[in-house]
Amino acid sequence: MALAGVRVIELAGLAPAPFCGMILADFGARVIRVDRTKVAMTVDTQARGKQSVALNLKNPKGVAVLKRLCVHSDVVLEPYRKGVMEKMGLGPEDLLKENPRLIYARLTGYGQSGSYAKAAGHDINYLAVSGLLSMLGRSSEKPYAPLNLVADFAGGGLMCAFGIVLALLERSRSGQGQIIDASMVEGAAYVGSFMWKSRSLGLWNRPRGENMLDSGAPFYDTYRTSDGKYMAVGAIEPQFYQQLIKGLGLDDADLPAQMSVSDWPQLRQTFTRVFTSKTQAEWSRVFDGTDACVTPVLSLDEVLSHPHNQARGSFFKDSQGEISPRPAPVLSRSPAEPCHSRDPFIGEHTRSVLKEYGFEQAQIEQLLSAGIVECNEAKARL
Ligand SMILES: C[C@H](CCC[C@@H](C)[C@H]1CC[C@H]2[C@@H]3[C@H](O)C[C@@H]4C[C@H](O)CC[C@]4(C)[C@H]3C[C@H](O)[C@]12C)C(=O)SCCNC(=O)CCNC(=O)[C@H](O)C(C)(C)COP(=O)(O)OP(=O)(O)OC[C@H]1O[C@@H](n2cnc3c(N)ncnc32)[C@H](O)[C@@H]1OP(=O)(O)O
Repeated sequence: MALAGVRVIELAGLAPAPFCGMILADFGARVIRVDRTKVAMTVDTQARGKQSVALNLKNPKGVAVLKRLCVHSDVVLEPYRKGVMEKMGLGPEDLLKENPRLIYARLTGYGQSGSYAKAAGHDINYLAVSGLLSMLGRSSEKPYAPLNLVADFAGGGLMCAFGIVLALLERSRSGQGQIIDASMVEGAAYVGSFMWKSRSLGLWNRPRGENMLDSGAPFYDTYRTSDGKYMAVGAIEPQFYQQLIKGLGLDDADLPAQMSVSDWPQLRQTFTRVFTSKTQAEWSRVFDGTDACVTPVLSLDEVLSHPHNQARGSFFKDSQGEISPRPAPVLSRSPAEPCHSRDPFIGEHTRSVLKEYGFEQAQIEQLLSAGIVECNEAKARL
């Protein structure tokens, strides 16, 4: 796999950093998640392929253990508020001094500087400050955050993983590590570069929800079918739009022009009425195999059995029967091989990891009995 041999220490976080760690693990990195002690259950649902060490970082001996793990690793990924790592004596200066090749990735909402740097926040706040939230939502409605996808995952976890891979590539030339300041505000904004750079095309001149790509246009929207499901329509180009009209059984001569914005409400009404005349499966049979750009809106439970996804193996079931997306993109020679086993319990790998990182058996026992580390191997065997 592309990242085989790369060792990552991931400090346990909420959602974006775990996703970043999972991407790295999917593509072959060895990812060790550092959990807190005295915690019964992890909230990390993005733990595929990781190992877990439970370590008390409030104790200087715990800090020393983490330093030692970082000396023998390639990447440390930290998801805390600005200043938390420095307060624990684990700031970039401390760790890079001991391992100048270390890539020190800091994944935060607002970045390491600026007036919001120390503030708490979540996806919706970062999306708001990126400018993008102002553009998301239906006409005459308030801005609407599309799950926590844009800032936490696209602009956060994924962008940070990209930064780590870039830093690893650069290190192969320079031999040096570096610090990555991954701000979810900036990551989200960057993912949204199209919004800024396509304004000159007039794509976003109208109020929120009234533009071509934000559900303003009837040919770029979803429609309810007779069985209460939905179809997605993305027939932008005239030649594809013509196929939409044909599939719907409409006559172009009876309809207003596609790009006549003032007629969009009327056109939407027509499409809405027609779509309710058939089930989703019936509409799929009409449009599959055409270029009308019309597809069923599948639920998370339906994706696995859709013929297209099935043919590509786009989703898979792990050993627990849980369905999830196959890592993307697909590399021809060194594709990702996602782990199919269950996620680790907190502290499941404490002993084995410490041993591998050069701790003597007696040292490990001392750390365990002092409560600086915890091991939950027994639970893992149940
Ligand atoms: C919208 C998303 C978030 C979605 C997450 C939800 C899915 C989950 C959120 C809450 C979960 C529920 C909850 O936990 C209760 C139940 C628990 C149960 O087990 C399961 C069910 C639950 C209902 C559970 C269900 C779900 O999991 C939840 C609903 C996001 O937007 S995520 C993005 C968040 N933002 C960032 O990541 C940006 C960077 N980080 C920050 O800004 C801050 O970390 C943040 C997120 C604001 C949190 O601030 P906080 O004050 O809590 O922490 P920090 O200031 O960062 O400091 C960390 C402190 O922890 C100490 N520490 C760290 N590691 C260790 C260690 N190994 N040992 C000891 N101590 C450690 C560190 O020293 C800091 O201590 P101090 O405060 O003393 O400095």
